[in-house]
Amino acid sequence: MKVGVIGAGTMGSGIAQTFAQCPDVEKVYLCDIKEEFAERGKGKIKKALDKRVARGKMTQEEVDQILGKITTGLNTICIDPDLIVEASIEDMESKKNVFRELQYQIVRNPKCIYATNSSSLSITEIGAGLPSPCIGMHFFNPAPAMKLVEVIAGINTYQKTVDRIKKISEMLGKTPVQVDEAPGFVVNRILIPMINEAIFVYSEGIAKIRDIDIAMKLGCNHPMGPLELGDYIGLDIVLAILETIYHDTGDSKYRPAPLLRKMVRGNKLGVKSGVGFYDYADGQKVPVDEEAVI
Ligand SMILES: NC(=O)c1ccc[n+]([C@@H]2O[C@H](COP(=O)([O-])OP(=O)(O)OC[C@H]3O[C@@H](n4cnc5c(N)ncnc54)[C@H](O)[C@@H]3O)[C@@H](O)[C@H]2O)c1
Repeated sequence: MKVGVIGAGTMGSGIAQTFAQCPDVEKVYLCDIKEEFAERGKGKIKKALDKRVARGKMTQEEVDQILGKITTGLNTICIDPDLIVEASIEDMESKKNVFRELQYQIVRNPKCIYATNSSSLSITEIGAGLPSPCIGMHFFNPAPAMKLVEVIAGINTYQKTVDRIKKISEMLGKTPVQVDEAPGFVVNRILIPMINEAIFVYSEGIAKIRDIDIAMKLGCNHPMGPLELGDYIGLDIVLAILETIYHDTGDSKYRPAPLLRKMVRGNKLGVKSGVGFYDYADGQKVPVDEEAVI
């Protein structure tokens, strides 16, 4: 099976790694808007796999074989995949354009399945006008480690496509959960408002960053606190998902915290920009409302 992954960022590189590690996958096209972005995505995969070799969990031969399956480049290299997983930015027009352009170049495989890793957008709208309706194949971060795949059917998605994506998810060692299209699907409909609420709690001065995270870790047995998780997901992604849920439902309970908007405008996006609720300078992780201990 050949797979095209569109977007080589946080999710795209993890998804490409997940497919390349699967013995049933022969080739992965990892694509981005610039060749160096795609190469950087493959570089991240190499770094992750090198760590596994260092820990004795993988051999160098296995790593070479996995990396050998991944070809990087612009979206135009992706001409004969059996499956496309789009993992570019969380923007409706951008995603529609990606698929619109891809449909004309994937002439060698008319049976290609069009899937999107969107966190919240309408699958039906993304796929409108494509040769076959789109499906949501929603991986979680980090994709190689997280077991869940939400399989999201738009109103026109064929049942056979749903069944095939569930099978492919199992082939990757994941557990698929079938979901009908709705803003935020299941996980983000529940998780993202919780992160937003934590930002309100912080901005209302109710507790400090570290204490909010400790409270949710120890009080609810969550492995990560909501503010550190927001930083890890990317606060721009958190805001984009909230905007979609808020806009599509019209329900004020989903309104984004003003502080979240302000942080995104100021490029304080979390881990990926080096600062969010925590400061990641010099490999540390210090809440921004505390002084670093030197
Ligand atoms: N970050 C998460 O935790 C998470 C989890 C699940 C799903 N998602 C979803 O996955 C998608 C990607 O998120 P991310 O966190 O990897 O973002 P990211 O910003 O890390 O990466 C996006 C990549 O897409 C590239 N890109 C932009 N336009 C493109 C185009 N037209 N063609 C090809 N590549 C293009 C960018 O250059 C960038 O490298 C989004 O839809 C997001 O909502 C994110």
